[in-house]
Amino acid sequence: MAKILAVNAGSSSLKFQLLNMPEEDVIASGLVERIGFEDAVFNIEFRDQERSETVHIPDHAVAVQMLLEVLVDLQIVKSLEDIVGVGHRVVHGGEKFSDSVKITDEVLKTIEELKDLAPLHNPANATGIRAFEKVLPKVEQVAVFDTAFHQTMPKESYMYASPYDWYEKYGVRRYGFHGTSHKYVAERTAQLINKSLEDTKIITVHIGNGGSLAAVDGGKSVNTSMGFTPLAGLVMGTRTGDIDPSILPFVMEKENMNIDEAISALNKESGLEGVSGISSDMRDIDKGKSEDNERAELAFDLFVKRVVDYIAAYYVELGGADAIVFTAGIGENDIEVRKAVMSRLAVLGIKINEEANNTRGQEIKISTDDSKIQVWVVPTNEEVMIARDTLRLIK
Ligand SMILES: Nc1ncnc2c1ncn2[C@@H]1O[C@H](COP(=O)(O)OP(=O)(O)O)[C@@H](O)[C@H]1O
Ligand SMILES: CC(=O)OP(=O)(O)O
Ligand SMILES: [Mg+2]
Repeated sequence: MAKILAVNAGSSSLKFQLLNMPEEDVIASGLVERIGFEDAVFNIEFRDQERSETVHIPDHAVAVQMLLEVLVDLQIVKSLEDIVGVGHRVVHGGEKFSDSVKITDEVLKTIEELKDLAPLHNPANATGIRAFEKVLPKVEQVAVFDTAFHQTMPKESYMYASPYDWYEKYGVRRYGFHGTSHKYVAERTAQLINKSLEDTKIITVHIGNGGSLAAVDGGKSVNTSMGFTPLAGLVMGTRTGDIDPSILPFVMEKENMNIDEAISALNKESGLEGVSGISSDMRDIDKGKSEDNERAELAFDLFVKRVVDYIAAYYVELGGADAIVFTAGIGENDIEVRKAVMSRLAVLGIKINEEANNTRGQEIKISTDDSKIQVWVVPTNEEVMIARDTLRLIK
């Protein structure tokens, strides 16, 4: 039995699970959310205890520090040395990594070099890795890349129609992200609908602070909505998703901005936050909407429309779908978003089961029995996937 810690740093959150492997028994699990907010929440569950604290957590380094302290404080581990492996989600693996790898100085350097391609993520991932290296210099660490699952995409999905030598010289192509999550929920959904993964067409809708869809054919990703970086595709918490690139030089000139400022605006000041002027968090958007705030309503509608557009595109691309599955923070919890998406898909013969949809955070079918496509909510579990790969690689 080996104790493995799986660390999943998202753009606004840090999730973790300490597991006994290979049994996959969860010893402790938790979530730090709203990182960067004054009222960030640190939550940990251990045996029957739950501890939750609302504090200012400025960045991921502080979140990691709190985690390490709490593991010892609550005597979850006798000493941090009980942990034999730490697996980290790393968002961008570029063209260098198509599978998980053991972390060496060289690997860490590459992860840091890829920060330009994932500015909200790779720095946070590298911070986590370094923090553990400092406290536990002997423990083996593994990187599990968001990009790996999407390596099966055909060229027509991953190529852009830009000059071909941009691809050859610089690897300019679609990579896609959230792969560990898309893979987990696709596999789980195939089990839930009693079909073998090989014969199943599934559209996975991962909507959290960042969001992406994947078209999964026979267990393989054939298309996904994020691109060269996690900025593309859906409307997200603070990201624009797809826009016309000509907007950039136009606004840069008007606002006297440089390119870093402009890209930062697209990554950090746009999406739900930019449109609503209220917040990047869908819970706050829902609240604004219930108070008839017009910009909250607009942010919500733009968000929903983009999800619907991609589902429709992937339905056609896959030649039909056995299931559509919602996951991640919004997908697992937001009743209004799921309802709005599904009602706009009525044309595909999708019918919502309102009672089933009126739930949060559980595996459940939310379409009626006579719906033409099954629609499910499946909470993602990137952590167990990270722990499996960590065990495989440190053995
Ligand atoms: N109860 C809830 N109702 C609606 N939306 C929620 C709820 N809980 C979380 N969310 C949404 O999920 C987002 C976080 O999703 P998550 O998948 O944890 O993010 P990350 O991209 O950081 O991994 C929040 O920003 C918020 O928009
Ligand atoms: C890739 C990405 O956007 O991740 P997250 O949703 O965790 O921010
Ligand atoms: Mg996430």
